[in-house]
Amino acid sequence: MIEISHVNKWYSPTFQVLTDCTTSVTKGEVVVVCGPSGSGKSTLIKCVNALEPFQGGDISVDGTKVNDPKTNLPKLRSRVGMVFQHFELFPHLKIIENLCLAQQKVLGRSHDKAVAKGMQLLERVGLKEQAQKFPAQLSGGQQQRVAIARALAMDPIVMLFDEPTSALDPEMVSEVLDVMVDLAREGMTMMVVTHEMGFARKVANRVIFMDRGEIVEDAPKDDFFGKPRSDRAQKFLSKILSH
Ligand SMILES: Nc1ncnc2c1ncn2[C@@H]1O[C@H](COP(=O)(O)OP(=O)(O)OP(=O)(O)O)[C@@H](O)[C@H]1O
Repeated sequence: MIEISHVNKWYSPTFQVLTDCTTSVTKGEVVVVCGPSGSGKSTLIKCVNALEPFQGGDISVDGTKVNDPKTNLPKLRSRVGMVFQHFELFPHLKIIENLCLAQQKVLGRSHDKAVAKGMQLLERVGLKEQAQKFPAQLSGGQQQRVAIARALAMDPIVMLFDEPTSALDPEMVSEVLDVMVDLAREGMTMMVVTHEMGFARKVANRVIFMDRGEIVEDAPKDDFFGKPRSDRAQKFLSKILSH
């Protein structure tokens, strides 16, 4: 579903942020990407839907090459759901309007169909009663669940998550992770940048560990947690699990 092949990226001529990154995510797979701050995790995931350009290598999603100038990027992005750390909801739109906008503008759905789909998804994430409110009237955890529902409203073939719980107060983390766990168990293809190792243990198929722009480990979950092969991954894991 996602093929990342020998990707190299520089933010400036002297700063290479990604070095020869190669991995893939098959249909229905849940891959967790972890690693120290600044290791390039967000950059890598943003390259997948071309939010960041890269200078070497190839990425394709469901057979469509992301870095081909002929690729229709809006169309590709409409199939790749992305959830960010800071929700990125439109503050001046009601929750249901946040869910309908792209459905109508990008997919051409009628208002009624978009609202029906939006309400169905709000119900799924436990927020049906909040449909007529504005984002600022919701807690961080609720806003993030809306952001997930908004991405799902586009019927994505894959979902990318960039540290979806790291801006949340601790008591709100589990309500967002629960939605993500359900999604994973329903078979959604997911690439998730997170430090939530409980989530990784529960639903990941594989764990990728990045350090200094390189993919240092790419292992089935049980191998990763059972016997990390590199000192760097071992050190990271010990640190994160001790928190
Ligand atoms: N637009 C940018 N221009 C220049 N440097 C950038 C840009 N975005 C990120 N960087 C740098 O690239 C490196 C990797 O950043 P990135 O956000 O991908 O790392 P990360 O592993 O996701 O980190 P974190 O866990 O802290 O979010 C960092 O050193 C960061 O400061």
